[in-house]
Amino acid sequence: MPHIAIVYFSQNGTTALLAEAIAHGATQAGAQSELLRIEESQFTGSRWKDDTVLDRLAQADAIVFGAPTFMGGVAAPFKAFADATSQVWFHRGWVGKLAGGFTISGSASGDKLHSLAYLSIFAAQHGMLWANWDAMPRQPDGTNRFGNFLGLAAQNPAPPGTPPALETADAVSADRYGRYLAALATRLGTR
Ligand SMILES: Cc1cc2nc3c(=O)[nH]c(=O)nc-3n(C[C@H](O)[C@H](O)[C@H](O)COP(=O)(O)O)c2cc1C
Repeated sequence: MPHIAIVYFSQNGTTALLAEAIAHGATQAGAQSELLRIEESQFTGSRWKDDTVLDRLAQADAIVFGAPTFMGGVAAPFKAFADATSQVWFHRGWVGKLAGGFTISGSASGDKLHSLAYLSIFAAQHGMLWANWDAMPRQPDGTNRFGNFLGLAAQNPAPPGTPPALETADAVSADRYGRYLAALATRLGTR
């Protein structure tokens, strides 16, 4: 059974809902899923550090990266986490692990492709195997409704202050993305 770790930042909760839906799909497809949220308590000033999270990621067969799109890129706390993995990079700790990524934005575009592109480059720097998504767009259930093949992209059109919620199509997409990653991880085999 592959171990899929989902490491993500969420300020207002919608990225967290995507992470949970991905984990649900992956678990349903036979993976062991683990959610690792980037939290304020893991920061000293602007620096992120949590060796427990890095230990968990070292154990994973696949890592899924998630962050909301803020100002046209991944939210700063996720970038702080990414920067803090430079020692893992130096020792090539994640080479060969499967990688995927997801983001959400307020606008339909929201420039979130830039966030997915960053997440794939981050995985490339680590020598990971980036999972492009094979889901066809415009499916009846709304799967991959924005037609992003680099990863999972969702939209939260709700105004600030609204309780976190996912559009049904995005919840379905996230579940299916989790199932897809679990199938790929199973095909690649456990470490
Ligand atoms: C500081 C900030 C910057 C944002 N920048 C963008 C943006 O560039 N494009 C966009 O479409 N939405 C933008 N948004 C909207 C968020 O991406 C959206 O509300 C998202 O659902 C937040 O995720 P979260 O609930 O996990 O925190 C921004 C929101 C905040 C708070």
